[in-house]
Amino acid sequence: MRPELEATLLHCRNLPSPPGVALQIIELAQDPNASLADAARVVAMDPALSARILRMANSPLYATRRRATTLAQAMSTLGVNATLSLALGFSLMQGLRGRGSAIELQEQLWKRSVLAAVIARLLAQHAGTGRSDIALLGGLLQDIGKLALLHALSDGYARLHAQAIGNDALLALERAAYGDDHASIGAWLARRWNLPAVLVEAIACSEAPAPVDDPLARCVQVSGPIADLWLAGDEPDDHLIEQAQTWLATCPADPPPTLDVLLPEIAAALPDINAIFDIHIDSPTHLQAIGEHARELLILRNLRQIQEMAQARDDTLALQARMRELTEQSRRDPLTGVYNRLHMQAQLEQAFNDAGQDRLLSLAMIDLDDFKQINDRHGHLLGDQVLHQFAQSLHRNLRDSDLVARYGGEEFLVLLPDTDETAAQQALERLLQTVTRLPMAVVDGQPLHVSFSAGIATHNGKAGAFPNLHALIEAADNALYRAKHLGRQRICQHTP
Ligand SMILES: Nc1nc2c(ncn2[C@@H]2O[C@H](COP(=O)(O)OP(=O)(O)OP(=O)(O)O)[C@@H](O)[C@H]2O)c(=O)[nH]1
Repeated sequence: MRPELEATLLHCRNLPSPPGVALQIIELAQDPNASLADAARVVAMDPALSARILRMANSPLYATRRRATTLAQAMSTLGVNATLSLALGFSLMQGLRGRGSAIELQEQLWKRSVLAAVIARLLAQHAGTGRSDIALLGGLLQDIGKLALLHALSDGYARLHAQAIGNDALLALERAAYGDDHASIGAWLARRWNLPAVLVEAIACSEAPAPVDDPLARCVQVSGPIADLWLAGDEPDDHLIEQAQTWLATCPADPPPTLDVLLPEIAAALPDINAIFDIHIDSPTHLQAIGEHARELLILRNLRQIQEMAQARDDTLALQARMRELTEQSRRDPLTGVYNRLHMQAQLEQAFNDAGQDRLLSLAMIDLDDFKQINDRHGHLLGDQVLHQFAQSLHRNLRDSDLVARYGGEEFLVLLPDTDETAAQQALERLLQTVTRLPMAVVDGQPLHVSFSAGIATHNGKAGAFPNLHALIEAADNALYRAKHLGRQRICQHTP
């Protein structure tokens, strides 16, 4: 905390220190061996406090079949922890209530605190934390930072509070003006008052932007937005409802209660709370309508989320498809549509390594015959068309497991895995027959035919293994050269 603010708070005469009774209660609350008798001795010192404890014990919030008529009976109904929590809450808040200026704001803050206390307690009960009284106290004290600021800075803080539209805006304004928000100022005060660590923690986390781990602190954290919704009256805006709903969904209960369950529970607890805390908090008259509206908003939000998720999934699928398309495109030769040399190189390396010393792998180097003449006679564009047709007919007339790639100008490579010399020869002969029969273009109404020459080299075949991929390619190339030399339109095998 900023030193100037700390000094202001420390020297503020208005800021009450806990009354003697509260101090003793704090001490008892830290003592694991504190007994009911110890608590009774302290509470009895303050008659007003005793009366409240009695009222609390007899309220439907705690009531048992036996009506408590004495403080001792009341305290045994409540138990040590609840008595200490309530007593502490009452005496601390009493000390902060109704002093100085800005009484209206004080009443407003007091109402929110009491409401949040009831809500935090209800949430802790839903969650089955077993510490609902501490939750009540946490709810009640979560805004002591605001009360402290109001006492220390009076109208200055009242103005800042009036300026803020909504809780988030208030926190931002506080941080800008004092360097800290009311949650951390409240926690600082609670620490100075030596309150139990669990309370200091709940106050410190009460405005944390994300749900905190500790279930009890989370009940306190959730209580604020729900109290704000309640205090907004009959026509809360959707933002307040959605905010309350979102926080409520983080309540540590399994499953968390929904607003249409929780709101009537708050309404049921209010008459007693009003009496016990000496306050008047109204119930919105159209409670059921707010609950129903909240449910509708929840359904709408769920639908929106489903739509958004479906959209996100579609976007991801489209993106993945586009990436696959682009990857495939980068592997293809744009003119002929068969694989390009770069991709073939990678595939060849992989196939050569996979074949090792025992698996067969044949490689055919194919070159169009007299292709220069086609270009020269009919032009490059027609040459391109022929290349495309030729490549596609290679691709169509080979097995799916064979791989065709354009290796250079009018030169193609075919990879034939698990194929020996004879099978490769037969495949290429068949291919040659088919391709020569197929017209590759039509020129002046006449079909244009082409032929090719090919050289085959087989790894792990009759001639044994090749030392490396380069040697295998070179062997196929040499065989092709021989096929050209022997007159073209033929297939030659590599001879060692
Ligand atoms: N239209 C077109 N022609 C190409 C392309 N790439 C290479 N060529 C041509 O292919 C021809 C290859 O000519 P050569 O190497 O003399 O071979 P050839 O005429 O097929 O003769 P042989 O291979 O000996 O049968 C050249 O005219 C190149 O310009 C291309 O992408 N499109």
